Amino acid sequence: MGGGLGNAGPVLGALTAALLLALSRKKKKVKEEEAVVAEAEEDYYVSADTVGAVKPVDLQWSNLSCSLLEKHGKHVKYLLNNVSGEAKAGHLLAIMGPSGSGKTTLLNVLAGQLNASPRITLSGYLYINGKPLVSSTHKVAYVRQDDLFFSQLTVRETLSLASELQLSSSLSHEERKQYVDNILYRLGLVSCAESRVGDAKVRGISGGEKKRLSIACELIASPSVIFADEPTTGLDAFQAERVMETLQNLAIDGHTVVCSIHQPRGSIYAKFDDLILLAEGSLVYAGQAQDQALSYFSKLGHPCPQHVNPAEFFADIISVDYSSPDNESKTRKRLDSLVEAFRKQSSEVLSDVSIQKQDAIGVFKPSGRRAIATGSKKIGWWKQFRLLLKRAWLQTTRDGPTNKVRANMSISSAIIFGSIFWRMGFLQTAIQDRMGLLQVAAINTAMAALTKTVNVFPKERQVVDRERAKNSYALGPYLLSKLIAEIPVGASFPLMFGTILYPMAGLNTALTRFGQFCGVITMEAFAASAMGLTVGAMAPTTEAAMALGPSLMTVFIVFGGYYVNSENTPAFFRWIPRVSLIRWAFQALCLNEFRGLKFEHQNSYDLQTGEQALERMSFGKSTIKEAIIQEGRILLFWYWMSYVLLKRNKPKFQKLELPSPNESSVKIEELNE
Ligand SMILES: Nc1ncnc2c1ncn2[C@@H]1O[C@H](COP(=O)(O)OP(=O)(O)OP(=O)(O)O)[C@@H](O)[C@H]1O
Repeated sequence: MGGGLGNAGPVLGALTAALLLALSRKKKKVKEEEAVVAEAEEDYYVSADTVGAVKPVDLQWSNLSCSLLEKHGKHVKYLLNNVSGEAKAGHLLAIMGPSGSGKTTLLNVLAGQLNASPRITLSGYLYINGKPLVSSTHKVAYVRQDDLFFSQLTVRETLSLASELQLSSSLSHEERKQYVDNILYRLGLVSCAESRVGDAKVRGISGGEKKRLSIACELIASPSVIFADEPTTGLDAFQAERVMETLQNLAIDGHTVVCSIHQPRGSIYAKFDDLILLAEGSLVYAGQAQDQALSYFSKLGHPCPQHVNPAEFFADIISVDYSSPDNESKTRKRLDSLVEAFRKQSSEVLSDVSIQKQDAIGVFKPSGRRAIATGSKKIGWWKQFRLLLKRAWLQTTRDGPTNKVRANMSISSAIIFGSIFWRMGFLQTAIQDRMGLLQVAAINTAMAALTKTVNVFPKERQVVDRERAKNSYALGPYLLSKLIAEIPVGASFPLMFGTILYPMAGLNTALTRFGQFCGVITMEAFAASAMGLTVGAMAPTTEAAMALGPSLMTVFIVFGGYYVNSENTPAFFRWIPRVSLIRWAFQALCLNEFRGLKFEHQNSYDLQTGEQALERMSFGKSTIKEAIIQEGRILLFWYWMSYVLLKRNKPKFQKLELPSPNESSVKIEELNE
C-alpha cells in the first residue's frame, strides 16, 4: 500500500505542475484577450468627455463566401460567392438585388450575426479601419426587418429603459434624460413619445414610427456602424422616405450605414452614396451609387434610359426572367456576363475605394449636437432586476385587452361550472359530482394559465433574445422579475374563479377550506404558467408552442388522479402522476373538501364519510401539505427548465473562417496595394 503511494507521489507532482502550467497559460491567454478587447473597445466607445463624437469606422471585406449544404447533403448552394466591398464612415451604402440574392445574408455576415448552422460554411476576410476584426468586440447596431417591442410601453419608456440598460452607469439621471430627448428629437419621435408602441390587439404608433424607434433603440449604444435590413418594407411611400432620411442623416453625422433594400423609389435611391448589387450571391457591382454606377453599366452596353429610376433599371438587368425557357436563357446569359465583367473589374474599382478610405480616418464631430455617451461599465444584477421588474409590471398591468379576456373567461367558466354543479348537497351521488367538479376546476385553471403563457411568451422571447444578444442583461434578473411582476395579476384570475364557483357549488363551508381552495388553484395556475414558459422557450414559434403545450397538458390530465387511480397505473407510467401538476392540485382540493364531510347513506356499502371517499381515490394516506410541497417542486422544476432552455437557446452566430488558400484570390492587402 505504502509502495503504491510512493509511486503515486511523482505522478501527482507532475500532474499538479501540468495543471499549474495550464492554468498560468490560460491566465496569460485571458489577459491577452482582455488587452485586445480593451484596445478594440477604445476604438468603439466614446467616453463621457468626448460626448457627441462618432468614431469613424470603415468596414472592408473580401472573398466572403457562404455556402449551404442542402438537406440531402449532396449539393452545396452558394448564398454568397466571393463577395468583396467596403462600407465607409459617413456614407450610406445600399445593398440591392432580386429576392433571394443574398442581401440579408451579406448584412448578417457583416454584422457578425449570421445564425450558426452545421450546414453553413462561412469564410472570408473582414477588416475594420484596416485592422482584422476581433469578432467579440465588434460593436454594431442591427435594425432587423421586424420591429419587436414590449407593446404596452410608451416610446419614451422603451428608449429610457434601453438607455438605462445599455448606457454607462456613471451617467446621471439628468444626462440620461437629456440623451433620450436628443434621440427622440433626432429621429422625429417627439410627437409620439408618450404613445404606447401597441400591437395587433391595440393600435399604437405607426409602422414608420416603429421602424424609427427600432433605429433609436439601436442608436443608444452609440454604434459606429448601423446595419438595417430592408428598413422600408411594409411602409407607405411617405414613411419609407422619412426612415431613409433618418438613415441618411445618421450617415451625415459620421455613422457607417449599410442597408439592404428592395426596389426603392427614385428619391430614396438619390440618397445612397454607395451601392452593392447582388444576384444569386454574386457581385454585379460595388462602388459609388450615382453617376459612377450608371456609367459603369453604360460602358458594358446597358445605358439607363433617361427619367428611369436607376433602382428599377438595375433590378431589370440583373434579374432572371423565368417566364419562358428562351427568356430564361437570355437573361441568365446577360447576368453571367455582368458578374464576369465585374469580377474582372473588381480589383480596379476596389482599389479606388481603398484610396478614398485613407482620407476618411479621423474623428468626426456631428454638427453641434450633444449626443452619445457610452461606456463599457455595465449595470449590476440588482439594477437590471429593478429595471426589468418595472418593465414586466407595466407590460402585465397595462395589457387591458388580455386581462379583460382572462377575467371574462374566469368568471364565465365559474358561472357555467357553478350552474352545472349547483349546491351539490350530501347524497351519495354528490360524492362523484364533487370529485368531477374538483377535477374540472383543476383542469380549467391549469389550461387557462398555460394557454395565456404559450400565446404570449414566444413573442416576448424574440425581444429578449435580441436584447440578450446585445448583452443588455442576464437571464436570472429577467426571469425573476417576470415571475414577481406577474404574481398579483396572475393570482387574481384563479381567485375570481374560486370566489364565484365555491358558493355556487356548495363546497365545504368552513372559511379556512375556502382559503385553501383558492390557495391551491392559484399555486397550480403558477405551475402551469411556468410549464408554459418552458414550452415557449422550447418551441420555435407561437403556433408550435400552442400545439405542444395543450398536448403535454393532456397527458398530465389523464394521470390527474380522477381518470386513472394511481394504484392501477401501469408501472411504466407511475412517474407521470408524480410530476403531474393537475394530480397534486386535484389531490389537495379533494383532501381540502372531503376531510370531515358526512354523507347521507342507506345501504351498508354506501360511503358514510369523506375519509372513505378519499380512501377510494387512494388519497387517504396523504396530506394537503404534502400535495402543496409537491406542487411547489413542480413549479420550481418548470422555472428551472425554462432558465436552462433559454440559456442554452441563446442565439449563436456563425464563425467567420479564413478562406482556404486556393479560394482567396484577392486578399485585403492586395486590395490596398
Ligand atoms: N439558413 C438557411 N437555410 C436555407 N436557406 C437559406 C438560409 N439562409 C439563406 N438561405 C437561402 O439563401 C438565399 C439568400 O437568402 P437572403 O435572405 O440572404 O436573400 P435576400 O436577398 O435577402 O432575399 P429577400 O429580398 O427576399 O429577403 C435564399 O435563397 C434563401 O432561401
